[in-house]
Amino acid sequence: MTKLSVNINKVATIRNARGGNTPNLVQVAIDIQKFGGQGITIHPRPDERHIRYQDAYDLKPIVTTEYNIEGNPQDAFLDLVLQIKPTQVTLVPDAVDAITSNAGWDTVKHKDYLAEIISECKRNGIRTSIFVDPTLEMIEGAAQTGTDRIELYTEEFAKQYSLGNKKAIEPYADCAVLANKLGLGINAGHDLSLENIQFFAENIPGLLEVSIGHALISEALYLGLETVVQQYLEKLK
Ligand SMILES: CC(=O)[C@@H](O)[C@H](O)COP(=O)(O)O
Ligand SMILES: NCC(=O)COP(=O)(O)O
Repeated sequence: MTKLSVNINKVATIRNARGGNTPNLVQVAIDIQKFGGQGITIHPRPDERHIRYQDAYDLKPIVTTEYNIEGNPQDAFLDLVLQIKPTQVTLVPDAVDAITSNAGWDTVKHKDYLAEIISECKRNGIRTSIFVDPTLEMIEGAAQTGTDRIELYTEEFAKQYSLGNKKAIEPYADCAVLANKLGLGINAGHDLSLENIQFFAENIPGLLEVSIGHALISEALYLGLETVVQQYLEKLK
């Protein structure tokens, strides 16, 4: 079975818009787990535009499922991860000014750099995953770094699937077959949604975990809208 880790960056985006504590990120994480979520993912970025470094500490004692922290392993991020010791760290090569993650690692070019960080995280008992584009060369390279898992970067799949191009799954399926052969665990994420998740999961052998945030929170808003509008009308009667 594939585990669902809910990325709560977008909850922090809404909270930060008013400077207060609504919605309460910690309570949301508690409730997501209560509702069956099998993991919590956060992706603190250097400008703290959504998740703040302090959030990562506040979440630590309440995440009783799997705690996945994603980010570019610059010094401040790595210090944070080594102090918190989440279940998993996912290394993502984001530029500081990136709107969102937009590429996987070049695991061949950065093999030594990644290997060093991965071995330090593993020494500290943290499972490692590296964000990769779906090419066989990058999967081969990932295996050389010593990482426990890869996270397949699924934006292109999601885009093509929404256009009706189901063949876009093929490079992901081929990479999964290779990753399984090389002993790498397989995670996936970026723009996965209620529309595309079942097809993706059914076609990726050995898919261990998906992390989903942007679509899931948007869908939750939409699916909850009718209930909340009705509740306001009830109070205004
Ligand atoms: C690695 C990945 O695909 C997600 O973590 C994504 O980067 C979410 O980050 P934002 O919420 O900042 O877009
Ligand atoms: N690792 C991907 C993730 O955590 C969520 O990405 P998205 O669903 O917000 O695109």
